[in-house]
Amino acid sequence: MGLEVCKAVDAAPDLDLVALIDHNDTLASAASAGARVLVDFTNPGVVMDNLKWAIDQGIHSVVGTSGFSQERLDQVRGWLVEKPSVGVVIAPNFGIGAVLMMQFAARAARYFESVEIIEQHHPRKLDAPSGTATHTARLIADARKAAGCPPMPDATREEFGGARGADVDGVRVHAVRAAGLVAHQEVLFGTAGETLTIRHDSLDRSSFMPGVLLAIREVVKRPGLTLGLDDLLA
Ligand SMILES: NC(=O)C1=CN([C@@H]2O[C@H](COP(=O)(O)OP(=O)(O)OC[C@H]3O[C@@H](n4cnc5c(N)ncnc54)[C@H](OP(=O)(O)O)[C@@H]3O)[C@@H](O)[C@H]2O)C=CC1
Ligand SMILES: O=C(O)C1=N[C@H](C(=O)O)C[C@H](O)C1
Repeated sequence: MGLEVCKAVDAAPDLDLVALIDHNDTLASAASAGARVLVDFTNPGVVMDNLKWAIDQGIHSVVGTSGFSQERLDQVRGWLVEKPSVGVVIAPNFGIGAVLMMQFAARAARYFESVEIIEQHHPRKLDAPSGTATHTARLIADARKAAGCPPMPDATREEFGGARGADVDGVRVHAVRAAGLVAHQEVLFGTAGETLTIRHDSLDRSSFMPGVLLAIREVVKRPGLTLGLDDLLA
């Protein structure tokens, strides 16, 4: 993703790529190159240190790295209190279709007795379930709670642990990893006599670039924490 973002920024006439940071580089080279925005696609083990450093330097951040729990988001909000002019955009998925898939799923949530999420990714992915699936499950859980939906019907007793997937805020999430896949998600709703499937496929990593470029352009105008692309697309 890092290389794909560098290519996209380099090709954008209104943006300048001033530094590329890999594992062996120090973030200080970004500051000395005059970076205004840091884009982070690394891993959950290092992203918080990167973000804290950028906020302390007064550099805005666009973050795609997964693994942002509520605790982590609250920690970022706390850091931003000290730097009120700095903006941070954290998006579980920069694909415009994926953002719409999540919005549609949240809208459908209250009308169906059952809902499960099946996410599918390339086998080099380090985390499961995906950040997108976790975020979608939370949106669905919030919508069901707001509508007063009862718990989903499910009489299953698992014969093998994990057969019913992970429980994310009461929503079952199934993670598939297979060669040939990029990033895909289905949200399967069911109620009496009907099902609704909402599916999104990222077939190539270029799918994330319009969202990343939008976030880079917008983050400098939006102090504080922006979660997801929804407000940027409104
Ligand atoms: N929000 C979205 O739309 C998307 C989010 N993602 C997320 O982005 C993250 C990265 O995904 P992906 O590119 O596939 O993962 P990769 O593992 O291919 O790339 C991560 C890169 O980060 C580098 N890295 C690790 N630590 C540091 C560090 N301290 N400073 C600088 N670079 C570092 C790694 O270097 P090395 O290999 O040397 O360790 C590696 O090159 C994941 O969390 C993934 O889930 C991915 C796609 C879309
Ligand atoms: O690792 C990936 O590839 C992706 N990660 C993000 C996630 O965890 O949801 C976004 C997209 O699914 C691709």
